[in-house]
Amino acid sequence: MTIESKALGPQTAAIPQNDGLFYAGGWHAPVAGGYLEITEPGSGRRLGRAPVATSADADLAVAAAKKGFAVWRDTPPLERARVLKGIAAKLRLHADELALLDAADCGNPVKEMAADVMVAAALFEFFAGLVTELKGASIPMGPNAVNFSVREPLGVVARIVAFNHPFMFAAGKMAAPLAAGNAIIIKPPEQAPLSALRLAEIIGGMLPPGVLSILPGGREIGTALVAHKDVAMIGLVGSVPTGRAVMKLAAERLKPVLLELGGKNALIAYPDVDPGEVAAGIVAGMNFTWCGQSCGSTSRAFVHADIYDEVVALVKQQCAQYVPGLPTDYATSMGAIISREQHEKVLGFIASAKAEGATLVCGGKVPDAPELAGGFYVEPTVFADVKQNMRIASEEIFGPVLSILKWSDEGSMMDEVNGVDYGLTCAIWTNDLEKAHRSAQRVQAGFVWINEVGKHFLGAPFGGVKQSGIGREECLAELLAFTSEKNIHISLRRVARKS
Ligand SMILES: NC(=O)c1ccc[n+]([C@@H]2O[C@H](COP(=O)([O-])OP(=O)(O)OC[C@H]3O[C@@H](n4cnc5c(N)ncnc54)[C@H](O)[C@@H]3O)[C@@H](O)[C@H]2O)c1
Ligand SMILES: O=S(=O)(O)c1ccc(CO)cc1
Repeated sequence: MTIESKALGPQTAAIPQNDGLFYAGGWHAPVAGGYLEITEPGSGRRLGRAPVATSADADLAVAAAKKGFAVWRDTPPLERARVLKGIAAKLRLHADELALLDAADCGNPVKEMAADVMVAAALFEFFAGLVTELKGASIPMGPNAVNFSVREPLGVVARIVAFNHPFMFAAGKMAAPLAAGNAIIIKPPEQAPLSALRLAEIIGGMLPPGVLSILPGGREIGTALVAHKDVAMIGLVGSVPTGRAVMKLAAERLKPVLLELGGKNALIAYPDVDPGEVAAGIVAGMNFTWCGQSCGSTSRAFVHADIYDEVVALVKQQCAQYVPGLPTDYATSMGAIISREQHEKVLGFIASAKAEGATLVCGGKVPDAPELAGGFYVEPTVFADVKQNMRIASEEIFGPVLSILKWSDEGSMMDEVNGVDYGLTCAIWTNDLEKAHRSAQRVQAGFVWINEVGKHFLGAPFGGVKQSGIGREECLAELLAFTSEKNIHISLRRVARKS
């Protein structure tokens, strides 16, 4: 089956030829899980099918991965780096088809998904460039001994990823573990697994057999990997409840976890900023193009009373640039929500905000364009006069719904900003360096922008505090997290046989 893109360019993408599981360097039918029908969020129609891995498949894949690991761990780091750079180049070559497949499968606009492929390629290049940093230290011992530490890969590791950037996560999250010398098992999101299968078709042959496994499926294969005695570490991109479940199960084997979880992030606007600039920042920070489905979305905007009315009016104007459209169309500025279930959840939040007395500024409806019928679309939605005790102000919606809250006392505002369980990102807008610095120190978040929003910077540690996660990614710490340090002490005294 072929997916065609409407407008701009002749791109087509193919549903992966192989609908099996990828491990041991080849394709295998699932032992017991069968196949899952995949729905296209943009149309609500069937897109294809994907295999469902279960614990029996995990056993087979992990056994093969252990063999692959024995080869990969002994491959010189710069040779591993050469392979990873080759993978990056291959991804760039296939960017258009991968983007189109992802757009059809997850509902995000194809233009954005092309950028995601480039981010994944950049992650491969970034971690390839860091392999010589997998080094230890030597500890002074005097003339009769040498003491040093080395960093070793952990073994077979698994990364379980979320649906909002299916390809970027499936591909990009394997770069650090592979650079460190581990064998990697990727568990793609059950809602959008096709680009991960296509990825295995494209790069599977570039790594020694067993080093890469792709095991689609749902919670069952996720828990099987977490529980598996020969899986040394778990990285998860997902929700807080899943993070808790993963950490609990991993604790039974004292297995390290790297958790990138949800957010209910704040944007703080001080009264000294230009209302137009801050309104543009508020709208950009919502990631409406992905229907707000981003852990980093600043979905709570705290706007000072002095500029509040003007900013709300400008936010409404700015939202007009996001019009829900077919995800596979290169002209589309805003895509579809991942699933019928998530669509209903988002509409439920909109209903609760109205019932609790928030003021609807724009959106709030399912668009009525005939070509979108059947898909899971919601207009960019903004509520003003939101109060801290409303559901939309404290729960992660993971949808295109922005809350605007008014503040006048900085201390009370900061209490509200920090009054949620999450702590992923925060954006602060002011021209006053002292205020910016003070708020950046006080805010409980792992990643703070000042007069900026939404952007990630390779090398800058990304991750959360509180319930938003454990560990840092997109930086050297991510690479080192997939290693353990071994100390070696060499006594220089002679132990030769006295003959
Ligand atoms: N911090 C980040 O970098 C980041 C990035 C993207 C998304 N997210 C978060 O992800 C969530 C949305 O994604 P989602 O709905 O796919 O999340 P989810 O937690 O439902 O699923 C994430 C992944 O975990 C798997 N899974 C589910 N239950 C599991 C279990 N008990 N054991 C092992 N694996 C299990 C799923 O199959 C999926 O592959 C949001 O909360 C969002 O904020 C975080
Ligand atoms: O999950 S998101 O916050 O949307 C996200 C966006 C970009 C990147 C990498 O640049 C990672 C996560």
